[in-house]
Amino acid sequence: GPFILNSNLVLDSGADYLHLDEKEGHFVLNITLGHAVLESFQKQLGQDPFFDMQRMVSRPDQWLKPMAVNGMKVSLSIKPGTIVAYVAPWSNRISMALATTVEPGFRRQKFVKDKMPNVHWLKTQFQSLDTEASDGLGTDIVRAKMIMAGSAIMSSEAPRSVTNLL
Ligand SMILES: O=C(CO)[C@H](O)[C@H](O)COP(=O)(O)O
Repeated sequence: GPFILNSNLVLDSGADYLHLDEKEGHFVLNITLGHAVLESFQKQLGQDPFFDMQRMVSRPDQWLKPMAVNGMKVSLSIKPGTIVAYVAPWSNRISMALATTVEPGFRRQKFVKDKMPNVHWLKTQFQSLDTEASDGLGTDIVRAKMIMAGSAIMSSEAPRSVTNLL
């Protein structure tokens, strides 16, 4: 699905879901938007397509309760420097695992291809989990079940075709 901050055209590009980055300037240097904005988007747009919110924040635990109240599912995301096996103890408490293919923080980074084995590992170890790959993707074909791509879709002249290809 396309990264939502890219454009208000994402809903027309054939996305299965909308990805939203939360950054509070501490865990990563950048700042975007937070929980309240997510809730207001949800009120406006309803459940379909669903939101996939990636919290790049220092205390993600403080959002677990509000998320549960709103019926959201919890997932885990690992960045390139983290050993992918750290996800294992959590695997029966999460619904999706995301392996990022750039260091979290900024847009338009180059896709780090050698991090794709993380996605493969998650997918083969935990077959009941959804796996997501994200960040810096061109139209490289990746084998995750969910693919988050921002600039690759929205800076294309044909966002719908790129979305279909991914
Ligand atoms: O927060 C990010 C990386 O942590 C990026 O903003 C997000 O992943 C979108 O990147 P791109 O537009 O290059 O696909």
